[in-house]
Amino acid sequence: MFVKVCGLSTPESVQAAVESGADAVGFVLTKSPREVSPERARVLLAGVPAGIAAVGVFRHETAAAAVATARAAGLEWVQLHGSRTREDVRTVHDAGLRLIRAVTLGATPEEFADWGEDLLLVDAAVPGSGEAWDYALMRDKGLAGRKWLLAGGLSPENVASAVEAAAAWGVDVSSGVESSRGVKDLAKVRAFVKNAKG
Ligand SMILES: O=C(O)c1ccccc1N[C@@H]1O[C@H](COP(=O)(O)O)[C@@H](O)[C@H]1O
Repeated sequence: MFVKVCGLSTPESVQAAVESGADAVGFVLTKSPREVSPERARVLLAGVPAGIAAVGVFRHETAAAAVATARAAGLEWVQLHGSRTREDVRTVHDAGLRLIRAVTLGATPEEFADWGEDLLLVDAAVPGSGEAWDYALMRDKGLAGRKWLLAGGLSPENVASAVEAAAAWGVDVSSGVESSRGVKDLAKVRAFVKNAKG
């Protein structure tokens, strides 16, 4: 089970995610209560060992702008939310970066198709909102055999049942491991990774 912990903004939360066994950590580089600057992301990146994906998260930015910001932060992964095209995938890959492409449950069959992204992410309608949804609906989306992450309203309490309901390849979390909006709870981070991998 691939586990990404997103919205990290302190060295302590990065350490908790890494030591718990997370496969990826996310730094939000777009408007959000979790937003960090590229300079701050670069500082946090110092606590991420090789082999763990460090991801810059974007929503309304163009792919080219996201690539430029990710590079400024020293990140090798970009996560793009919002309405996207196959050209965006090429833009990220041509820059030598890897891509998590985010869609929602209501995406079209074309948007669910494999555009060559490194990972697909299926999230709630509003990313980072903590809003849970009916994860079992993913069973009809034809993603068996694809590398894809389930997100939206996950928590240490529901992650195991959500993974089973959706037959998810991996998971991504932010709100469900916080004590208040934008503030990570280190015990919840550890419990989430443990329960997801267990
Ligand atoms: O976390 C944010 O603030 C955020 C902002 C803009 C785009 C994506 C964002 N996070 C992504 O949203 C989900 C987490 O959702 P939840 O809070 O656990 O319900 C995850 O994919 C994050 O990478």
